[in-house]
Amino acid sequence: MTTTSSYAIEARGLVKEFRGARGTVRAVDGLDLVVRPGEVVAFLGPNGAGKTTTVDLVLGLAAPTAGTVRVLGKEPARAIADGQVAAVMQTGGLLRDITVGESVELTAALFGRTSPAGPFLERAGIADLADRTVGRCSGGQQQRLRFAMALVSEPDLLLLDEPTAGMDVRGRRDFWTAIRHDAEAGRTVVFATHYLQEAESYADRVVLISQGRLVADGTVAEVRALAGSGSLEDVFLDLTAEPAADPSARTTAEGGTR
Ligand SMILES: Nc1ncnc2c1ncn2[C@@H]1O[C@H](COP(=O)(O)OP(=O)(O)OP(=O)(O)O)[C@@H](O)[C@H]1O
Repeated sequence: MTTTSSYAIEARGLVKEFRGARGTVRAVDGLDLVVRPGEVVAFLGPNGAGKTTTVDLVLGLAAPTAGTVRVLGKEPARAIADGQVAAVMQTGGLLRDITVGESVELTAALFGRTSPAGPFLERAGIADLADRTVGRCSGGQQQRLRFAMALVSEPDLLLLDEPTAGMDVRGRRDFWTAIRHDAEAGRTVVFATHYLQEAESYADRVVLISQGRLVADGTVAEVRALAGSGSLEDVFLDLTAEPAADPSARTTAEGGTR
């Protein structure tokens, strides 16, 4: 690690509001979250819980309304510019008219490197697609390409927003094998997912949010225990009972308080 911070992510009192004609939506509502280097953390929550917004704040793609977020001890934008953080998002980030191999080489060039694409495509399980135009790749193949591109800077922290959406069964298995391999080598991985089974199988720790707030945090076993002998799904349904997808639940009049 090239930082003196003991945290990969340190969010304190994080708030993000979106102001619109109908009032203010508080997407992230006072989140305190610390992720230590080497952890593999599943970030769970129902639709509209604030997962993507939190990931955007950690990536410096949005500025917090209140609170702070540090990544590897730095401002998010600094950590990204230094190549220490990479992300696999659900959409975007690809150029449709170049090949899969060129996409990886272009990413390397952005970091001032001339790395061959092969090893990264290999790790993402798409070495055979190197010469295919991105626009002709399936959704799952494009997702694997995003993963390959995220590996180029050999980041200390990898943020994954529903990384296996659209991947087939083998794709998922290969993807998680690659992620676990990297995690064992010390990489920190935070992934948002709706697949609770992926959290149970691959995460060291589960963070559950609902309506922008943290409602459970611990190992899979600890979080499961919150529902007695229940499953992670039982805990999820218990603790996220309110309809988070209803924005009125978190909407106040402009400038108002909850
Ligand atoms: N740019 C925006 N402007 C206004 N509201 C927004 C904006 N981005 C997100 N929101 C709202 O913030 C809340 C949290 O959204 P977010 O996308 O972070 O949830 P999520 O947990 O990632 O959901 P999903 O699982 O459906 O992807 C939602 O109510 C959403 O409608």
